[in-house]
Parts: sequence; structure tokens; C-alpha cells
Amino acid sequence: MRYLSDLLEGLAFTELQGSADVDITSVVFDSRKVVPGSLFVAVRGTVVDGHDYMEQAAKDGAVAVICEDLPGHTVGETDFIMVQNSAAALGIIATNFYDNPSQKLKLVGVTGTNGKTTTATLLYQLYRDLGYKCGLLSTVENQINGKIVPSTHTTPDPVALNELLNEMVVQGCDYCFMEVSSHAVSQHRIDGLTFAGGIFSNLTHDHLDYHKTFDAYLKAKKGFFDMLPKGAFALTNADDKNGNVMLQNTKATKKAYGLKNMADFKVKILENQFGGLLLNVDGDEVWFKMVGSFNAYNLLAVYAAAVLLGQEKQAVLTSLSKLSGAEGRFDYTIAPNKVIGIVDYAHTPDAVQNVLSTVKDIRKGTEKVITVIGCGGDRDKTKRPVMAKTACDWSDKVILTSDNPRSEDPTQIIRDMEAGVDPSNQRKTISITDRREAIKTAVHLAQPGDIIVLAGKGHEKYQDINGVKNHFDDKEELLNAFANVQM
Ligand SMILES: CC(=O)N[C@H]1[C@@H](OP(=O)(O)OP(=O)(O)OC[C@H]2O[C@@H](n3ccc(=O)[nH]c3=O)[C@H](O)[C@@H]2O)O[C@H](CO)[C@@H](O)[C@@H]1O[C@H](C)C(=O)N[C@@H](C)C(=O)N[C@H](CCC(=O)O)C(=O)O
Ligand SMILES: Nc1ncnc2c1ncn2[C@@H]1O[C@H](COP(=O)(O)OP(=O)(O)OP(=O)(O)O)[C@@H](O)[C@H]1O
Ligand SMILES: N[C@H](CCC[C@H](N)C(=O)O)C(=O)O
Ligand SMILES: [Mg+2]
Repeated sequence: MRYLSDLLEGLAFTELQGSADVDITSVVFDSRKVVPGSLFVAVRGTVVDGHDYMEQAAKDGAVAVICEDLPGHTVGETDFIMVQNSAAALGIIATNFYDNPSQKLKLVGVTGTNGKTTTATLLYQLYRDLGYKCGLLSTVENQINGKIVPSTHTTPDPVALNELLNEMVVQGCDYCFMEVSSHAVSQHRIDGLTFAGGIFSNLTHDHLDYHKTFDAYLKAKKGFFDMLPKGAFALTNADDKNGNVMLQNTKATKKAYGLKNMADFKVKILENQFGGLLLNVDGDEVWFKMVGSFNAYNLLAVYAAAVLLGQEKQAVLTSLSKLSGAEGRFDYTIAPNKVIGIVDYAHTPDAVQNVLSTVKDIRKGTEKVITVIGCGGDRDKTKRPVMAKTACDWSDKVILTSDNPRSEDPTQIIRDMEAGVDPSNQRKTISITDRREAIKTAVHLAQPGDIIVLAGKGHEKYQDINGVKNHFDDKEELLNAFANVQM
């Protein structure tokens, strides 16, 4: 229970209709979750406007409502507080409700198109290995010092986020490593949080359905660095075209990592094999279990962040060398007939190119690369033809299939992908809507030594069709298909 006027601390409001002299039992932004004593925050969404539910919320027992437009008349005893931006207000109120948990531990955020989960998970695993209690907020799962809390978003909503951070504080965590998605920045999910550091991985094509232009997508990511406080670190990728822009207006201490350009933290790739990476990190040669040059960036970002947080270099490298990162990222299996299967979460054109170019770089001879790939429904349509083209350019055979069609017709999504396949590549593609059949076909076509890449679903355990999440696991399907291969 919290006092309303305490929850309004730090919040600039333009008008108060009521006394703010009331106890609040919960903060909600969905009228359907209002219970007597709730504070309801009316947020304008992409589908509906939360303001349409203010009166219903008041009738259901909300004792106060935060809104951008007052209802114009009183509704029972309910207080109404007018703010400029209720999504931003929700962030601040949620941090106040949980007594500012982000100030009681060191919170580090990772943003960028690809590599957030990998980097945040490696940091979490590293700090646990170094003996710290810590938390993780990620696409795959949230963790409170080893206790798994299922995740619904890459970055949770402000109430869930602060509740999780508070639980981490209660459990004695010293650190929390979290992913910061562009949706989260633009929807103000992270407003009110105090970060000890921010990491930028890269910026490539994704989410243009939501942000509309690449520039707006860039500005959303940059918004995270703009809000970092003085005293925090802002660590950027010196090799990314937009690496410097990200830090342009930050108050935090600017640092950079990279393989090619001038940077504070440098890495050189000495070996890149299916077994792992041999890297020269700031002068030290170390083997890592992670595969692919893109993981050299992730490992370097993790190393740099740990050093900036005050860890000793050798201890960090020793511990990092043992870690294998997040589930479903370049997950490698060999079948009894020596076909290689890789499950990976590549769901952007850049990630597809990275994973497939890595496979091409490290295969031994002329083994064929067979890629099974789909594109998500209700997501950026413009990436569909590009992902299909990239898959064709880097594979010997491509099976176009489904990946969470959501509310869309899966055959239409595949048609959108087919539009990107050059005439010269058409003979190497097949379209099979059913992902299970697509995986079986890939295994059937593969000869010993060939490499099958299942792209896009990684750790996911479902296929979302019309809002129903049917159980589906690429790794499980791959192992089943491998087990049925006739020797
Ligand atoms: C496009 C998007 O990001 N949508 C998020 C957004 O929903 P929305 O804007 O559509 O909400 P809405 O349905 O229009 O409703 C507006 C408001 O009215 C309220 N409402 C609605 C109905 C009602 O009866 N009463 C009521 O009060 C809603 O609770 C809401 O506050 O706000 C919701 C509450 O926080 C989120 O759950 C929802 O995430 C949806 C499920 C989603 O799929 N989001 C994805 C795209 C996403 O956020 N992904 C990123 C990762 C992307 C990446 O980098 O890979 C993530 O961080 O997970
Ligand atoms: N640093 C990187 N640069 C480019 N591609 C990467 C990088 N790290 C990982 N990838 C590729 O992107 C895929 C997704 O990686 P990861 O899950 O770490 O990214 P993410 O940013 O968390 O994605 P999401 O936006 O869905 O949360 C990986 O499976 C791999 O194919
Ligand atoms: N965070 C990403 C995940 C995409 C994963 C892919 N399997 C898909 O469903 O498109 C998104 O929500 O766009
Ligand atoms: Mg992620």
C-alpha cells in the first residue's frame, strides 16, 4: 500500500482533480485489472486508447486515474491527475510504487538490433560465476539469482519491470542485466529507472512496421543513451555506422569497443571454428565457447562492461571463456549420419547474413548449407524479401516456411518472402508452409557433412497461429528428424 502523493514524486502534472489524499493498493494500466484501491493509468496504445476505459476503471474501484485529458466531470470520489504523457508518467509512478529498486542495485541495459539477449545473458552468467547475486531481464527468460520467471516481452512493462527489480533487491542482488528494446524506449517502459551503464550492439533493419523509418528506429535506441545519468558508462560499438551517433547527447562516460576501428577495448579474431573462438582480447589470447565473429563483438562488449564496472581483467576472461550464452543461439548438433544442425534465433536480415556467413567461413570443404527460414506475421513486412534473398545468397538450398504467422495467412507471408528471391536463385528454394515438414525435408535432403541452419525461432517453444501458441521447438524437431534418418 502506498500513499498517492508519494507516488507522484518527480512527476510533472498539469492539473489535479481531487486531493491526492488516498492510499493506493496497485498501479494498473489495463482497466480489466482494476481492483478497489487501484491507480489506473490511461495510456494511448497502438490498438485502443486507455482513456476510453477511465470511467469503467473508476466504477470498478480505481481511487485515482492518471490521464492526458480529464473526463470533464467528476466520477464518484475518484481523483484525476492530468499529465502531458501518461506512458512516461506510468514509468515514474511504477518506480515510486516499488521504492526505486533500480537505485538499490547496479542496473545495466543492452540495446541494439541483434545481440541483446546474448550480451545480457553472458553478463548475468559471468557475474554469477564471479560469485555475485544478480538478475536478468531478457527475451528468453527473466531470472532472479537462479530463479526463473517466464518472460513475455524482451523488456517488460514498467510495473512488471519494477516489481522484478524490487524482488531482485529483496533477494540481495547487486546487479541486474537487462535488454532494452526499441519498443520499450518509445513506449517509456524504462522511464524513471536509474542505470549504471548502457551498451549498444548494432543497428540494422528491423521493426520498421512500428517505427516507420530507420531514423525513428535509431532515435528510439538513442533515447536510451540520452537518459543515462552522469556517472554511468555508455559503451558503444565503434565498428557500427551509428555507434557514435548513439552517444552524441549522453551525459554518461563514453567508451567504445571494436574489432576494426579505434576503440578503448579491442579484440582480434585468431581462430573461428565450430568448436569456438580464439580471441586476442586487449593483448591476452583466450579460447571461448561462443561461435562466429558476431559473438566476438558480444564477448568484447561483455568484457568491456565488466571492466568498466570495476572487475579485474584476468578473472573476467577466465570466467567468460567457460560460458555458452543464451539458449537457441548457434546451438550446434551432429546427427548419427554426420549431418550438422544449427538452431539459431536469426530473425533479421543482418543476423541471417551473420549466421550463414559464419557457417560458410568455418565449414571445412564444400559441404552444402541448407537453410530453413520463415518470417513473423504482424511484424515488419519489408524485411521478408530481404531475409529470403540473404538466405539464398548464403545457402545452397533454402526452404521457406512459417515462423509465428500470428494473425496473417502463412502462405501470403511466404509469397512476400519469395518476392525477394532472384530468378537465378529460384531453383534452390522450396516453399513448405508446415515448419515440421520443412525441417524433415531439410534433414532428408542433407548428405553427411552438410549443414542445416534452422533460423528465426531459437529458444521459442511455440508456433503462434491466430493468437494460439501451439507447442513447437526447432531443436526438438531437429533431433526427432535426425533420429529417424535411415543410415
Ligand atoms: C506493439 C506493442 O508494442 N504493443 C504493446 C502495447 O500494446 P498496445 O499499444 O497495442 O495496447 P492497446 O491494446 O492499444 O491498449 C492501450 C491501452 O489500453 C489499455 N486497455 C485496453 C483494453 C481495455 O479493455 N482496457 C484497457 O485499459 C491497455 O492495457 C493499454 O494500456 O503495450 C502493451 C502493454 O505494455 C504490450 O503488451 C504490447 O506488446 C505487444 C503484445 C507486443 O507484441 N509487443 C512487441 C512488438 C514488443 O514489444 N516487442 C519488443 C521486442 C522487440 C525486439 O526488439 O525484438 C519487446 O520489448 O518485447
Ligand atoms: N552482435 C551481433 N551482431 C549481429 N548479429 C548477432 C549478434 N549477436 C547475435 N546475432 C544474431 O542475432 C540473433 C539474435 O541474437 P540475440 O537473441 O542475442 O539478439 P536480440 O537483440 O536479443 O534479439 P531480440 O530483438 O529478438 O530480442 C542470433 O541468433 C544471431 O543469429
Ligand atoms: N522480438 C522479436 C522476435 C522475433 C522472433 C521471430 N520468431 C518472429 O516471431 O518474428 C519480435 O517480436 O519481432
Ligand atoms: Mg532479445
